[in-house]
Amino acid sequence: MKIAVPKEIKNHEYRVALTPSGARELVGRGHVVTVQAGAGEGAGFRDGDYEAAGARLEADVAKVWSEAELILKVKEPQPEEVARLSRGQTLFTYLHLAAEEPLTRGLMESGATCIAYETITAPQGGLPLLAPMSTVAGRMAVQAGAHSLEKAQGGAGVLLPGVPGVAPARVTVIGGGVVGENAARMALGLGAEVTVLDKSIPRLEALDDRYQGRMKTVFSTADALEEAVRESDLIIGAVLVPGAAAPKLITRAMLADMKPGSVLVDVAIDQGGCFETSKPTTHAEPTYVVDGVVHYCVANMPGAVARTSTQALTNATMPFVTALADKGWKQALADDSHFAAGLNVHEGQVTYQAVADAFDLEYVEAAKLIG
Ligand SMILES: NC(=O)C1=CN([C@@H]2O[C@H](COP(=O)(O)OP(=O)(O)OC[C@H]3O[C@@H](n4cnc5c(N)ncnc54)[C@H](O)[C@@H]3O)[C@@H](O)[C@H]2O)C=CC1
Ligand SMILES: CC(=O)C(=O)O
Ligand SMILES: [Mg+2]
Repeated sequence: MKIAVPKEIKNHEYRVALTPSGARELVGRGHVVTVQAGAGEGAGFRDGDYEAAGARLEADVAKVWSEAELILKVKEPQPEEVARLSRGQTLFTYLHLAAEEPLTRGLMESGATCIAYETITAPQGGLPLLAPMSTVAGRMAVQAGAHSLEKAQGGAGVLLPGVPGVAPARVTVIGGGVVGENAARMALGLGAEVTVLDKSIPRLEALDDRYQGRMKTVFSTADALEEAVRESDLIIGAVLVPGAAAPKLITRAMLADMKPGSVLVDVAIDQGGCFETSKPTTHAEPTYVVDGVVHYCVANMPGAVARTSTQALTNATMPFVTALADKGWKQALADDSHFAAGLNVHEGQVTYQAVADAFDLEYVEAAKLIG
């Protein structure tokens, strides 16, 4: 199969969808791998590393896209990338469609087969291709929050661990999944006072068991959210309803109850965000202030630690990439219902229920197309 790896073009996105060792494996299986010149640079992989692995290098981005059967990316395609896609091609990347109607419609119009990393499931539960980046983003959320609490960033001037004689900051994490647990763990490590809110009792039980009471676990209700808003110095939004737009859990009116200079980090921004006042930001300009509250809403947080993130992401994606390349999308998905859960759009049809619901589009079951 002809496989292409374009250079990512989103703001400050330095990850790449395939490492040289991944390229070596695909080439070894008889596939033709074309890497856009410079695609791996931001993650510390040189063009020569890909060449040594047997990949072809191509400087012309138009050719990278047009000659491919399978396109491997990291971030959801940007408008100029959507325009390059065509019928018969398979795109494998993060899509987060429920957060973006124009992208959904653009992919439908392209006619391409679009498989999202973030909706693929696993037999043991969870989202195996979202988890590695959620781990990174959860860990980064505390760094971002701590930095945003500094005065120069518009924050209240609070140090997360406090100092002897001065109480530590209060950190609330909403959503105790992969992002939430990793954020809570980092905040604990820095000495903050940590509370995790979730609607899943099993998740709260797991956290309580694992951290032995060192973080508070609270069932997420309107009351609990109001208390979090009043008491917290830093709130991290980490909820997910798979494939769907995030619920808005903190409204603009609630910001009035927050301490001036407190911070909201909305990691769930890639699914539209879980705070009403969230809007996507970039690593170039990560924060803005609404009603005295600092908002950090970067939708590609792991891109900033591209070396770590690329390795973690490709460790998880490679078995799926190999199946797509060896068997073609239809057979690969037919052989694995968890992989089939990744199919979001095929030849103009939306095959993921939550995406169809978000934009009132017709839903077609993936199983019908796979046969
Ligand atoms: N901004 C970025 O760069 C990145 C963002 N993400 C995003 O972070 C979000 C969280 O991802 P994961 O932790 O992997 O998901 P997860 O599925 O592991 O955890 C989500 C948790 O939210 C809980 N939840 C759902 N609705 C809730 C509600 N109304 N109140 C309280 N808890 C609720 C669920 O019970 C679950 O425990 C996703 O939107 C994901 O795409 C992930 C990686 C990078
Ligand atoms: C999950 C995602 O969208 C990211 O890592 O950028
Ligand atoms: Mg994202």
